Amino acid sequence: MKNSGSNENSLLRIENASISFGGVKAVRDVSFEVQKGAIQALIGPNGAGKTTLFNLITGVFPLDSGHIYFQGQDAAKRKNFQRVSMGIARTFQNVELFTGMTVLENVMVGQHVRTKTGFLGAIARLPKSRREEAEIREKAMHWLKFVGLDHAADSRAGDLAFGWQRSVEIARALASEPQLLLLDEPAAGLNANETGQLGDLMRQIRDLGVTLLLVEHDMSLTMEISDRIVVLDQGAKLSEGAPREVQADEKVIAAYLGT
Ligand SMILES: Nc1ncnc2c1ncn2[C@@H]1O[C@H](COP(=O)(O)OP(=O)(O)OP(=O)(O)O)[C@@H](O)[C@H]1O
Repeated sequence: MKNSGSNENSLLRIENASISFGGVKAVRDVSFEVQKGAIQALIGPNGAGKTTLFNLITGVFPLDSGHIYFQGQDAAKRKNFQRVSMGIARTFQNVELFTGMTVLENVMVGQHVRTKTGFLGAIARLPKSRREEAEIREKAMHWLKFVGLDHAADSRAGDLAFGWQRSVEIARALASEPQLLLLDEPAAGLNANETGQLGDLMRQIRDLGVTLLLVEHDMSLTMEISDRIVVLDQGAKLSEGAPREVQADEKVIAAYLGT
């Protein structure tokens, strides 16, 4: 069998991924792996292609060329909701909640996203059997408790402070029972205290057996929490390694200082 350099501990494998928007090569020929059980970060200056890579992994955009394997399966052939069923969940840079729904309802939606009809049914609030509804509600409460927000279950999501809205988004992603959780700038807009709590929460999520890939600009959090870091610059992979290796890489220092 062809060995492309991965091992059985590999959860996600990106091979030579590329996508252009008009004339802009947003992601060019990027390859890396995420190992099961890791907390891995994707960093790089503004416009480096980090969110675009998340959008390729989750199926928001199709690849121009390259491959994305999740647990050895060709994920790039699947639609975005099918990738959720495979075990890939995400949060968004700008927090995308249903602001008019309650906190609990937002998390309940997370359990329906494994199927397209379930997701649409949840949004349209189609009736379910009482037992099924009760189970979904109970599980959603479990995840709210996990992120420390069970007391806010009945609040309107849009009324919560921004940091708490992020936690609701994380609870919703966890409710889809992912194996890989992609967090897009989870510390953005959080104060130092909230960022510390976020770090603890990420470790607790990892301890559940969920692998984490995060895009983050907060370097002290990233360096402290990550097992491995991939650095992008202008769409291409610039460096990869343990936090200390990446921090000492002159190419990385030059990209961040703009020299
Ligand atoms: N839907 C799109 N249409 C056109 N251009 C896009 C689109 N999405 C991203 N781009 C371009 O691709 C490049 C990479 O953008 P991307 O948002 O992935 O960078 P990033 O590393 O996430 O940046 P930041 O740290 O500022 O969020 C940028 O030049 C951006 O303008």
